[in-house]
Amino acid sequence: MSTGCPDTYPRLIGDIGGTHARLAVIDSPDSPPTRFRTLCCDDHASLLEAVKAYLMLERGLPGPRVAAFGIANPVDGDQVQMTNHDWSFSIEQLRTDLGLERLVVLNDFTALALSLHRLQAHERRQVGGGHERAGRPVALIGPGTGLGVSGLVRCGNGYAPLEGEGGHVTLAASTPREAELIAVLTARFGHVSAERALSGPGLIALHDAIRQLAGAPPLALEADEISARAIAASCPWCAEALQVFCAMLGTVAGDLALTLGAFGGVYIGGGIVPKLGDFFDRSDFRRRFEQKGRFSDYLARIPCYVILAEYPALLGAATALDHALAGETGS
Ligand SMILES: Nc1ncnc2c1ncn2[C@@H]1O[C@H](COP(=O)(O)OP(=O)(O)OP(=O)(O)O)[C@@H](O)[C@H]1O
Repeated sequence: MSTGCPDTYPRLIGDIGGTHARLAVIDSPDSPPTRFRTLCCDDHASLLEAVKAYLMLERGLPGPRVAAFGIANPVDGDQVQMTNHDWSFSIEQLRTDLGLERLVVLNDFTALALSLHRLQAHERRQVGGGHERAGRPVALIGPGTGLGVSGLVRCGNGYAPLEGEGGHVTLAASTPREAELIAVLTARFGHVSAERALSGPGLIALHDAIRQLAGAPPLALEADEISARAIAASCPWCAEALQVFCAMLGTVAGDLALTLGAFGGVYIGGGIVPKLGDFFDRSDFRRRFEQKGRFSDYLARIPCYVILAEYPALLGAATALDHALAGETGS
């Protein structure tokens, strides 16, 4: 639910990823977001065209006055270039082209972090043990088209979201088999960031590497086909790819939890893990999360949650807009 000056409505909010652009509108103060739509980025030449298409589809919608978009890239200055898509734009030009009085653009996982304390009990599922401690830092990680990372740290009476690019940290092996797979990825990519394995394209790259090491011919499968075959136990290479994916995510999430001291919990979002269901819960994720030698007991106390809400980053974008407008009016 959003609040604020009535003459800033309707408000447009967006979560712009490398594959999907999710958009919605808040019609008035105190009303929740409505008119949710998910567009495929590849169907549109630019973010401007995608937003125009959304507004066309939502015929009868009064033109939005202000907007906030979380987007999958670092945001630093006026010029935006997506990391895993070819869309690029000037924030000021986009604001003018859409006839907006105000446009806030922030990293998509910074926006998602802003939603975490607004999730309801049924919108998250705990995986493994640990207990949430109020007021302590919160970590966020999410494989999708890329690997988003953020967190929340206490700031005055509230929390500040982190704006980093933690998906691009160097991926480390925890087993000899992972070292073999990372060597294949190194030959292909040079630097193997966590995102090179922990994303939709990363799952495909792991599957390719496993087949290559087995001497099997290449087989082009989409990431969702790999996970479907793994869950159905119908393909050993797909099963290993998804198992390695979950275990490596545990390693990287554990590193993030250690770095932040994330006793407020580690949240897992993005478009992949929430679709894995039981497979994820039964995977090596949590065991690997805690497997940090002398700090295993420390990590065992930190809870991990899979985010189940359908459009959580949109709530975060709405919160960012509230904050930006409140800053302007001094309220
Ligand atoms: N069931 C699934 N199993 C594995 N991968 C999947 C599944 N469903 C979708 N994906 C992959 O997830 C990615 C899309 O995720 P998501 O919807 O989070 O994208 P996005 O928000 O556009 O991306 P990002 O914010 O990471 O740039 C694609 O690479 C897709 O192949």
